[in-house]
Amino acid sequence: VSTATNIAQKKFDNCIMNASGVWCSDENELTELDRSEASSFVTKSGTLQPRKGNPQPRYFPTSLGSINSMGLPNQGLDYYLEVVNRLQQRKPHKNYFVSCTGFNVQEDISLLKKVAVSGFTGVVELNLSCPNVPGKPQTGYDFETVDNILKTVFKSYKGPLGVKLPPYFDIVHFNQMAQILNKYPLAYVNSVNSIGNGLYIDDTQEQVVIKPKNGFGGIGGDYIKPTALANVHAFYQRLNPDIQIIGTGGIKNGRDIFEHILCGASMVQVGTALMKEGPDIFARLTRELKAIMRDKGYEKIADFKGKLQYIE
Ligand SMILES: C=Cc1c(C(=O)O)[nH]c(=O)[nH]c1=O
Repeated sequence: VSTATNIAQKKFDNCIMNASGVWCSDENELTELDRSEASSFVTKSGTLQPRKGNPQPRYFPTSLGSINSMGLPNQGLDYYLEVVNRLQQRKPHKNYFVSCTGFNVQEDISLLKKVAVSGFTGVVELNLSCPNVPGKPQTGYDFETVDNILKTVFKSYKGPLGVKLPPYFDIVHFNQMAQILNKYPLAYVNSVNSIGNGLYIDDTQEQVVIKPKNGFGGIGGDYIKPTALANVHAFYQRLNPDIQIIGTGGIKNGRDIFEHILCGASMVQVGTALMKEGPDIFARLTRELKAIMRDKGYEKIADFKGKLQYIE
């Protein structure tokens, strides 16, 4: 059986990789991902200037997932482009993703210009869904701004580009977002980022567990799988077929991956579970997915991708 896939006409020998923000903040972590069974990696979202991010503690793992309010700490886009372009030279047939995010459309354009000038030949992920920068609303919930950003971006950037979206919770919002996204030559849509502004409490200390924003932060893990699957399938149903779906959210075993692909994902990304288990998780997830495919008689992911059945 093969878990190979393709995104933006590029081949990946495995449909499993990391989610931006997890195990991808510096060269060390990116090199560990590069050596793992993951078929690719995506960097932490790079900004125009490096950022320290929010005060710690800003990440907390729970039995069912995680809460984070990192505040977009990153080495700056230039750093990630340098590292990835160097790794790319060592492995010319591998395809990598670089994530970036600006605080307004002009910054997004500047970031993409940096990507183009750097000679990066991989896939760009424009993050429209960071929930943890105090005072900044999630771009992905401002439909007019999303439309304006994509209109402006696709005037100047000609390489393969996908967007990382926040979770939506309303059918009309799926319709409205799909109508906007279908206007642009996107390589893919990546659903979902963390569910923004949740609250996790330590009841023994009667206290929140992260310092920023009085303990409010993005939720990941088991808590968000139903929302992630719904967003993957909603966009799979609505987007034109050359816009692929990357499924992110609640993946910790082969069954979770199988479900994301059944909903229409062409690639899946792992966040919280990778944070807990480390890059060895990719070998386990690949083994588990292959075992499920073998049991069900599927040879390749195209055999079951998007084939979720409804009850008539
Ligand atoms: C890029 C910022 C993000 C962050 C962060 O750096 O706080 N956390 C998330 O869960 N998702 C993000 O997109």
